[in-house]
Amino acid sequence: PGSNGVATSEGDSKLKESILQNLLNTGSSTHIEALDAKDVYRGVAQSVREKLVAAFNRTQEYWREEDTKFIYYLSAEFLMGRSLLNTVQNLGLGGPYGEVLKELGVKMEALVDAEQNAALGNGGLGRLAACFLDSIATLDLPGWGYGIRYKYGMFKQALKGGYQDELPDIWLTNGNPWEIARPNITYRIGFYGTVDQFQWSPAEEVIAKAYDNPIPGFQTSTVGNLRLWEALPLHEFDLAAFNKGDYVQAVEERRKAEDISAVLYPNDATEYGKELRLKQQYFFVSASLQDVLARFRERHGANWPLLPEKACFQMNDTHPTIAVAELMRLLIDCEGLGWDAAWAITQKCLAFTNHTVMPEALEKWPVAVIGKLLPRHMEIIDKIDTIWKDSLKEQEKVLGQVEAAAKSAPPKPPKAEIKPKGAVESLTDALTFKAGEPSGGKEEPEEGEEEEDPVEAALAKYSIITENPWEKGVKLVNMAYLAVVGSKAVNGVAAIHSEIIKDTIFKDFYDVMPHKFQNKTNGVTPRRWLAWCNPALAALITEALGGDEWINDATRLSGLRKFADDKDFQAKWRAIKLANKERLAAKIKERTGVTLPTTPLYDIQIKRIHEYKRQYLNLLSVAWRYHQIKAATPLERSKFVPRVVLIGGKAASAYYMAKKIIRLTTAIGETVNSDPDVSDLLKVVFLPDYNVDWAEVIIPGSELSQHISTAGTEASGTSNMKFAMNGCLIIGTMDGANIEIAEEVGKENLFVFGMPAEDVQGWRDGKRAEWKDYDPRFTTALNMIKDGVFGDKEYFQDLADSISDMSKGNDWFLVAPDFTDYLRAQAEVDKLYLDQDEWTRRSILYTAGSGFFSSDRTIKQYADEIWDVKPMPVPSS
Ligand SMILES: CCc1ccc([C@H](C)CC(=O)N[C@@H]2O[C@H](CO)[C@@H](O)[C@H](O)[C@H]2O)cc1
Repeated sequence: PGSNGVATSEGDSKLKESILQNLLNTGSSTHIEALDAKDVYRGVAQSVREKLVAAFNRTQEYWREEDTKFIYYLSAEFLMGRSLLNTVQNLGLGGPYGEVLKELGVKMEALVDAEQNAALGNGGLGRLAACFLDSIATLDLPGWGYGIRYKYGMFKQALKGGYQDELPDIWLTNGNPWEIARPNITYRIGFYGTVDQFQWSPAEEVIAKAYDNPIPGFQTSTVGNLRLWEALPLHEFDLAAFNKGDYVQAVEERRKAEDISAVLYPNDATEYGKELRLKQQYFFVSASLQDVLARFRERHGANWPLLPEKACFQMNDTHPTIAVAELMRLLIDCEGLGWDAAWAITQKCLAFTNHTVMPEALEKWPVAVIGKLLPRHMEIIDKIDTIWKDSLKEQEKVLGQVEAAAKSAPPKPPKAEIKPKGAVESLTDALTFKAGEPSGGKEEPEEGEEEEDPVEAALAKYSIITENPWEKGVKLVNMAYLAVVGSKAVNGVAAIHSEIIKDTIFKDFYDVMPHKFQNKTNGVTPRRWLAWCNPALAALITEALGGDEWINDATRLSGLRKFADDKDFQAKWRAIKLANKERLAAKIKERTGVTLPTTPLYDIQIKRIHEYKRQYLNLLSVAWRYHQIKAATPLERSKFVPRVVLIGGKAASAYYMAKKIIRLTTAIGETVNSDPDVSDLLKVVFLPDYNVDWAEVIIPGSELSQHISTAGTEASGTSNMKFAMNGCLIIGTMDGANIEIAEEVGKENLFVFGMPAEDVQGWRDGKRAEWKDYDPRFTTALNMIKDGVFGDKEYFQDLADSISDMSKGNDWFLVAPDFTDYLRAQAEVDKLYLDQDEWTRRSILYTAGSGFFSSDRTIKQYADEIWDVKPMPVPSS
């Protein structure tokens, strides 16, 4: 049997039989050689699915019987990527399937490439959720993911004339063999309408239909679940309207309903504030909570106080935090609980993870928008806010502040009785005061302007409902504050980030509820991100460590330290890296047409394009390197360390500057790659349509990866962990998880540069204004862009201006001040690359020190310190 109890004793012949049977069922021919890759993929996937679903049903049944506590991971994004290879390997069937497919003359690589990516996410947050599901299952933790089954995932990125072009991600056309439709699991989701006596009557309703996606663990028979919701109309088709010839109306309800789960919002750090986005968030949250409460009620009736013992919900950033109000509504309006009982249960059931401190990424929904779409929830949020602020008044700490505020408020002249207009009580009054006019001048508020109550003023900073600083009188619901107040635990995703949120965005909340705040440093699954995407390196590691236990216990990777100086091992290690570079170069040739040599240093920056991630800093150093090569004599040129610079990542479709960064990268590439003076000393390529399966080829073939965000802006980063696991060295700032990678791998082994986070604020608050000490190399590089060395000078003008002249408020992410130290670090990279033994030694130490960054460690911490969920391995039958 495979390592997880999935029977293969039937031996390869029966496996061969089942594959052939499925090929015939799905394919369009009885002769395998006549089938195209898609047919073969579907056939093989079907045969794998059979085994997966069998194990899935066994697991879910067992957990239902055991009535165990579950963790439910609520996320608007799950960036799953492709499933065939991961599923076959996690089920321990890699060997048998490899054998049989070889026999059938099918190349696994071609098969894998025939699968569509499930790109139901933007970037870090969505991929983290996917890694977490793999670890939850592998650790035998009863847990489900809950999300949205977007019809169109993350847009496909094409390069048109060097510019980003977005194409719809039509991923479901050939069906999805990895999902199980659940037509019998549906819930009604209401929108709009009115509330009368706390009773909500929605004006519109849609149906949420479930699709289960089994999640196989590795070396266990546990198969977890990802339940995704599709939106469908309550009424399929309005025949009456059709018969009246109103064809649009006939399908109007259908269109409106399907819009809800139609497409993923492609912005990954800037809220859009579109009502449809809030509809999406409420849609999947309500369906998920109704689903869990229905299963609980079925088992425990109305024993709701028991719910926190049976269910914990982790809210993946603010996108699902309407759950705080929805759980209250379901418990109070549908299950008849009182407010306090419902609130106690809600707070015990919910937990919240923050993934960014970028102000523009923190969702604040206008009260008017929530009030219209979800009137009952707005009532509940209002009451939560009031009770929360009232509770603060009892708090010592706050009381002190309130008193201080009251004391510091300017002394009030004795309160002149404001006589309502025309109400003259005594002649004298009439005489002395013009009706309504107080004495002593303006203290009194203008007509209609509320007197600011010092208590309220002191409590304002704790308020969930806040004033829109940009639009007077417009009230906003701060979703992060709602999550913090409504949760039992709040965590950041890396040590520095968890400190920053306590000192900044959640400072006041941390002051009064320090017990809630935790850190959970991110992790990535070593199955997909090392064992399966880098099989040659995995085999060498298994050989060196005497077994593959490291795949489920990544701390064992530290056993590689003793091989770091071993020349034979280094040679094997380097040979594998070279083979992976050749595989990467071949894929780049296939996808971009650019032919790359494989001897130069492969320098990679792959992540969403964002000004805080500073792809711009990378490009400026490339421009300077190009300038140096051009200015060098042939002799000097021979001393240059050849480098291939690869940059990849999508820009949110409305993110103007990010799109210019992409065009600058392609423009620099066009100039440098076609310049005979440079030839192979420098190549610059933008990798189009960066996504999960691209990363699985790029990361094993990388030697240097860049994580160069302005310190204090990248919450954690997770690609840094994947690169470290695959022995790729890091140039980076002391930001996010780079800091912990330096602790685990040895800071001396990273190329660290740049100002620390604590200095950034200083720059922001003052230094920026008068700083003129630009590095002349920076100015040269910037002028190359301004002067059109890379063409399109008009187009790049505002991009160049955005980091020029800091005293004008430009360069918010401090590209110029960090430039000198960045070039220093890059020079160290060139120098070290000449010493391949030392480079390889460090590369081995990266992998050896990457065990801490397994998502298994992260999930164990969540399970023990927040969820209180215990492993429930399914007894082997
Ligand atoms: C409202 C639009 C929106 C969409 C997505 C987001 C995400 C929070 C952005 C994101 O993906 N953050 C990344 O999360 C990773 C996983 O924790 C971290 O490693 C990254 O540092 C962080 O940028 C914010 C705002």
